[in-house]
Amino acid sequence: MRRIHVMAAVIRDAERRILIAKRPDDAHQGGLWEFPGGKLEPGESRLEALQRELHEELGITVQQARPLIDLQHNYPDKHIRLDVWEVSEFTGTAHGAEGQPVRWVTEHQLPSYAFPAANQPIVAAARLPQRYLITPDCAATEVLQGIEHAIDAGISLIQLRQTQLDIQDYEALCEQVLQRYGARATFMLKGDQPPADRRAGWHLTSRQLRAMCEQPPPTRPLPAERWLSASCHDAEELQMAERLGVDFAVLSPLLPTASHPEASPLGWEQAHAMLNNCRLPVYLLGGLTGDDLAAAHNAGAQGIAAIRGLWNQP
Ligand SMILES: Nc1nc2c([nH]c(=O)n2[C@@H]2O[C@H](COP(=O)(O)OP(=O)(O)OP(=O)(O)O)[C@@H](O)[C@H]2O)c(=O)[nH]1
Ligand SMILES: [Mg+2]
Repeated sequence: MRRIHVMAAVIRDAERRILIAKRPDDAHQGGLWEFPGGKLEPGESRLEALQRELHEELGITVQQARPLIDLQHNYPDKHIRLDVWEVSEFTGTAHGAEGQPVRWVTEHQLPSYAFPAANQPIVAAARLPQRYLITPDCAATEVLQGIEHAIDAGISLIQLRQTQLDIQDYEALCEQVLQRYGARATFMLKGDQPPADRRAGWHLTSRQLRAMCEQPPPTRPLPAERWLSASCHDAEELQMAERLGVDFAVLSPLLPTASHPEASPLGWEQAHAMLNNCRLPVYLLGGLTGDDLAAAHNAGAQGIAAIRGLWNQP
């Protein structure tokens, strides 16, 4: 089968809207929307190919770009590697230079457009932030203060962990947090059941993930419009997460951490190899801080998840 390496871009404007283009009706996956881009040519670097394609297709010059998600997909007629970068700065006015319709859409509108089958994780990656805060075990007032501080500092995805609370106290705290901050951030909650509040997403432990994948076929336990994520510790669990249809995963522990001193860390190289074979946005967790974001992106991750590394940061 033909194998091709495609560079594509999630391009953002100053209001964080994303540019999508419509593929010509007679092209492969014709009539569907796409992230602009095209095939890497022999001798080109990934960034060079991206710059050339976006210049040809949209008439823009890329100033700043970084890897967002890199995945492989088998269509019946070809095998593609979709190597998607986020473009945060460019010059020129983006337009359909090859006559294709283009549109700036919000993250919120993105899921309502029809994309090729390979694009589902890219749409999730485009909607997710690069930092994922997990709350530490501390008193409720401290949790609330810390969340407010984090949101003010630009954090928009938060997992309420609180292993010190029993289920009643945990649910009461979740309710309080959603009431206060539900409009300003996305909250991922834990538990045996999907969170009752439909604004919240559900984060599965690796044990829950394994149990849900035991009886085939695994079925996604939450509707598509709510976020579903899972904790993974190895390649097998990442594969299970894909099969279950989660939106994103957290892979840990990357480095040694105080919260799990007994676990043996994956290290950057092994994590990178695992992400090469994964079709999900994945946050790396374990001993990381905001300073590790570039390394995480280069390893193929969505970004970093952290408790201490993102809590009470200036
Ligand atoms: N650019 C782009 N291609 C995608 C996306 N999703 C997806 O499955 N593809 C597939 O990846 C391949 C990209 O090729 P392309 O048609 O953009 O390549 P190109 O710009 O070099 O075009 P050309 O071959 O006409 O010169 C196609 O098979 C297309 O169906 C996407 O979001 N953006
Ligand atoms: Mg193209």
